[in-house]
Amino acid sequence: MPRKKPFSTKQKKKQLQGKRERKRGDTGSGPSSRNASLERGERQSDTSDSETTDVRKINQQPFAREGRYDPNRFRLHFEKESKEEVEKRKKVAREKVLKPLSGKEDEISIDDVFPPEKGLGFPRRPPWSYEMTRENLLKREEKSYREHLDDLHSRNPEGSLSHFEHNLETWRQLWRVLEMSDVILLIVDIRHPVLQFPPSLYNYITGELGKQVVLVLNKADLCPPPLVIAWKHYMTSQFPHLQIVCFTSHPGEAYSTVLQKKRMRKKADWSHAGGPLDILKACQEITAGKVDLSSWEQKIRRDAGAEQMDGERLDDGLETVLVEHQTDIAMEMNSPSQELYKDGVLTIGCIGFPNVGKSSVINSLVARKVVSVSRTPGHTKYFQTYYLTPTVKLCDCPGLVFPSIVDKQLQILAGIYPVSQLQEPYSSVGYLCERTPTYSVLKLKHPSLVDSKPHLGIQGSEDMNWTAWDVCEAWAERRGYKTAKAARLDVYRAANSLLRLAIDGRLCLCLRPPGYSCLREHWENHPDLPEIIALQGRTTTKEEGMGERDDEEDGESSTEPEDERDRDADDDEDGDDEDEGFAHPKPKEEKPSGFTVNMFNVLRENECE
Ligand SMILES: Nc1nc2c(ncn2[C@@H]2O[C@H](COP(=O)(O)OP(=O)(O)OP(=O)(O)O)[C@@H](O)[C@H]2O)c(=O)[nH]1
Repeated sequence: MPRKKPFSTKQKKKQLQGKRERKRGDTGSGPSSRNASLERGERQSDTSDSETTDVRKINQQPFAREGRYDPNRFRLHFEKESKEEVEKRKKVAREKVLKPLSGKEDEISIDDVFPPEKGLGFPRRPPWSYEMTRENLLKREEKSYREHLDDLHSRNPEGSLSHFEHNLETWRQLWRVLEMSDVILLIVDIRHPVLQFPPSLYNYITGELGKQVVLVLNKADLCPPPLVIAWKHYMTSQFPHLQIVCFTSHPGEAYSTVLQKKRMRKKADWSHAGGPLDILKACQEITAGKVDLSSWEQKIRRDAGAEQMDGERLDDGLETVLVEHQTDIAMEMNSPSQELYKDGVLTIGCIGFPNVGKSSVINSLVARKVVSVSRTPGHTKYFQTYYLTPTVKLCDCPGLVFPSIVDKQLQILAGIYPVSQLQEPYSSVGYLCERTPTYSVLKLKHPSLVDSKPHLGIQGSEDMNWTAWDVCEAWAERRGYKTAKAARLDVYRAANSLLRLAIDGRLCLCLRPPGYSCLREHWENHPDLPEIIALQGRTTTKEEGMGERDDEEDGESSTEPEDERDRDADDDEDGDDEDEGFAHPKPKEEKPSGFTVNMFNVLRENECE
């Protein structure tokens, strides 16, 4: 009998996976079957991958049970980085001495991210007609997608583009949402809005589709009010016809310290601030009386009233929300020029990059949790619609990263990449440390002092030469992160932890519009400041209404069953629940003012020692 060939674990895994698929009947025969559509999803994205470049598929989920949607169909696909590239960055992180950069270096324009001459579009749905078969349409879409990628790569040399979505299935979701929506809410994170506002998308929606865009500057609670105003003005100057709304899904919430995992929650009180009311106003202006939005206005007033009655929610609020989970059927062909406000209903599509807070905006509009929210980017797997009121429908879309030219380190800090799946987190830590006073905020002791002068506290550490690696080591030491086997400092875990602090807004990295530093005083005395401060919910004193913990938040509260949730370790790793009371970052070279010192009301100086 011939000897058995050696079989690697990887091969064995693949074999078992194939067996399981065959057992489930995923043979790909018959395009109309549910299984066929799952297989189609995998095969199509694989086709597009292999034809273009090497793609890393992120957020592998356990396979779907029979008859359920495939959770991997819409997961993030980013271009793989070469081993050499990763090793090179690791080397730099170990050797390069970090230099604090001035605030001017954080200024960035939309043309820096999406240079017009680079032809950074996004994949479009090719023309189609009802005479085409489904198969023909899908083939045509794949071909057009490949052509788009070829064109993109021919204009931009290898390695010059940042991470962007390579999963055609997710682009299809965007096409569908754009087609069925009357008004588009393009949601961005106010800490770096230009990273997430592709002009090509805006031009396509307003030009080719003839629809209106409302730009939602979300997470306003994480940004100093003058900067919120400056960004709003910058975006208006670039896109004069754009409706812009500042928003926060967590008004009045704050971390009492950098390391506190759960936010101290004050009841969201929309009665004084903008938020949902501003989005309603923008939609009223756009629809100009063509849809009856009075039910939405009533709902907002009712919700605000309920909040004021100490959080008692009125039951009729629950009845107004009808959840309509989309299936594959809904992804079938639908007229792109569908009449606006069909059947007297306004359909609002929520689109944006991963992790910008699309699902949270929907929850805020509904005034209760209807969509699952997670710190892990790419959490929304397929688009879903909700009736906010009988005449207003909301549509949530999975997050999409558009092609751009920006540091990958910055992209990671903007939360597009699941931190726990990073091959090399250190360079992003370096990027962060050069722009925020991380070591002083976290009271880190330089690793060289740990051995040579163990008796010393953190004194002198700030004046030392730090590399990104040193920062991670010092944080691992501070937090007691050790590897399981050799009990060495777990630098990788420390790097992940630091990145999460930044993404969550506990270490504050906010980019600035061009010219911000020169006009700083103007923004700090702007008449709109009280409005933004009210939106953030910071008008009340800290004691007032504080003290209730948002226990659901970090536990990924969800409307989905447990087994369908994102299992990425990002959410629960570290056990950071304990409150160590580190100081919140004070941006360097900032002139002390009411907005820059202790700007999130989380700095408790007396806890820093
Ligand atoms: N501080 C703050 N955090 C927010 C806000 N909105 C959302 N978040 C947090 O940002 C993270 C991502 O929020 P999601 O609503 O899941 O974002 P998403 O855009 O739907 O993400 P994907 O599913 O990846 O597309 C979660 O940890 C939210 O708690 C906000 O206004 N302020």
